[in-house]
Amino acid sequence: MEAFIHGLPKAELHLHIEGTLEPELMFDLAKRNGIKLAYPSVEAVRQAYQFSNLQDFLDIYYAGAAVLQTEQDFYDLTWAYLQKAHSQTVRHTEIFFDPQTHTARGIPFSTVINGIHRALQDAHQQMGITSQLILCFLRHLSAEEAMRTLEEALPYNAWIAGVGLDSSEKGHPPSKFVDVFQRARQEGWRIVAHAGEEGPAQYVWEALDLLGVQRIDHGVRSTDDPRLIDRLVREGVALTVCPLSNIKLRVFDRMEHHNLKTMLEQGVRVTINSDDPAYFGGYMDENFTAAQQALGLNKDQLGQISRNAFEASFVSEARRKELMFELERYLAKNAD
Ligand SMILES: Nc1ncnc2[nH]cnc12
Ligand SMILES: [Zn+2]
Repeated sequence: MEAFIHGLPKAELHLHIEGTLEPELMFDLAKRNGIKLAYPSVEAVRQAYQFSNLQDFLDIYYAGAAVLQTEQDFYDLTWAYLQKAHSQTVRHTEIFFDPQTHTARGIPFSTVINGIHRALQDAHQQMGITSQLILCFLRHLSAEEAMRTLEEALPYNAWIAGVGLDSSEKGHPPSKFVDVFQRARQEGWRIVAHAGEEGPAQYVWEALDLLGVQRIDHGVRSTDDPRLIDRLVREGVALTVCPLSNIKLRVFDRMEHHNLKTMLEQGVRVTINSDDPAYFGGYMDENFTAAQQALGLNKDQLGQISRNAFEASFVSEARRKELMFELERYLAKNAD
């Protein structure tokens, strides 16, 4: 099954580029930029990655991002992720970036996006992997700050497919950002939001009704509300589920108790993604494998998860056709 998962053509729809910062690269960049880290070694950094909830993780994640200073740093970070994704048969990836994490430290928006964009272009040329960029607003900051970030992003409209909402969920409902997302829709951007990760099913309703999202990031708390599940199924709303993240951040106590398979069997468009792979113990293959082994997913279900991701992605129709063709051929060839 691991070989089947490895070769399965995949799309990743929930990946924070800052969450791909491996401790080794963190040390390299710290050295390059003359920054002193709070940890003596790579092993000590890895040891520190024990979290009891989302906020625990976010505190360490924002601190780690401080080593990212120059356009080349953002390039190197993105390039390393794309190589890893390519090595795991990820054909298309939609990458979140958190500009406010960097602009708040005095790093210009242009430095961040130029580095990321150049790596995406090079990876397309050299590896054939396609990608989209999604700008996320930090929900623990104000709606005014989000609006200022949106305005800073306007000159880069052509490089940005959509906007999302991430960071500390509890106490920061989607309703806080109605105006920002209305503006983003007017600008023609696609809309996604983290909802129902730690926060209640109510936040998923708000993301749908008030922000107009096209996908929900995480959304695992939706099963608390059967009416919400009915709606997700009826409207074909995709959930970008991140199994290893949910275990590391204790959303579920163990993988065997994850609701991914239940939702899949209810007809929800579930996808599997890695969220912050450098912090949560693995990239796409590791997430698929952990979920498959704990929940007993069969090849049809794994194939359906990949199909869901291609269908829910923001690729051009021509590229989607290509991806679907490759996927269906792989599934036909590798059936039992
Ligand atoms: N899993 C997650 N939830 C909310 N914000 C995040 N930022 C990075 N990873 C996140
Ligand atoms: Zn996330």
